[in-house]
Amino acid sequence: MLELKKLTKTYRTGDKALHEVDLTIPKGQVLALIGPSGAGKSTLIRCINRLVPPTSGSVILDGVDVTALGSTGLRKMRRKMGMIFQEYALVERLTVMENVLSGRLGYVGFWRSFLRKYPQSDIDEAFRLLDRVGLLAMADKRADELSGGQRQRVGIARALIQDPRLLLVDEPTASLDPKTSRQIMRLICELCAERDLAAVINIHDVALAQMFVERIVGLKAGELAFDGKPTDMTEDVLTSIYGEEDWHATIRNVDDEDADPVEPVL
Ligand SMILES: Nc1ncnc2c1ncn2[C@@H]1O[C@H](COP(=O)(O)OP(=O)(O)OP(=O)(O)O)[C@@H](O)[C@H]1O
Repeated sequence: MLELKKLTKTYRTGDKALHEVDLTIPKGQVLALIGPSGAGKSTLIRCINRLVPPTSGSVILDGVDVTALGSTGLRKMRRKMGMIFQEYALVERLTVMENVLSGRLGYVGFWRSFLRKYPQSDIDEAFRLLDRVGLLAMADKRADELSGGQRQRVGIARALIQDPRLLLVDEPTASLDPKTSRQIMRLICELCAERDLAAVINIHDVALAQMFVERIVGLKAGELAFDGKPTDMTEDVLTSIYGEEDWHATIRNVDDEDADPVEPVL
């Protein structure tokens, strides 16, 4: 379980990005974080793993206060928080397999990681994960030979090989076409369900969030503005978060048919 207690971040520039955010995310829950540009979504995700140090408040993962950890404790804790990025953050000249295995760097010792000598159990797991995300046939391809959707699948496998307790996902579909975006969101949500893994997904596409997640949290100017089910996301709620607009076409009609079935894009 992840708990945020009065999480606050004011940057040195004086920008108040988060103000006393309280949020509890049970094990296995996938949550989408929405809100206008500058609302504090990326800051919130980065405060959880302390890529951005919070100004005050606390982050508690499975009973451990992440905000109170020293550098060794933080390094260990970060292994338990897999991160998936908008721009994939792959090493372009390395193969798909090497990129996936790099998710184990926090576990193997310095020399092993320097020489990229991973235990056989890690290699076996990487093959299993590549199979699961539909990229087994591409294990030896270089990352720079892949499409955006394929890159994100590598990013997902790299996060999962960490054996995380929590996934932090920052705009996973921002660079993808609508169909690939659905496939990636569906894949992330299916994998979380299979592993009883909680996830916080920062996403601009409200309809996509409604389609796949069980809970949506809206941030506005660093504060919680909405916390509810996808079906509670009405035009009025969107107006309260983003301001006046015609939101009719933006939100998903809950009676719509579900999205197309996914086939891995190879
Ligand atoms: N490194 C930084 N230094 C100073 N201010 C920052 C920094 N990063 C973010 N901010 C400010 O903090 C606020 C929240 O930014 P953040 O990037 O968290 O918002 P966001 O909701 O993720 O926006 P977007 O959807 O555009 O990515 C903004 O006012 C932003 O200008």
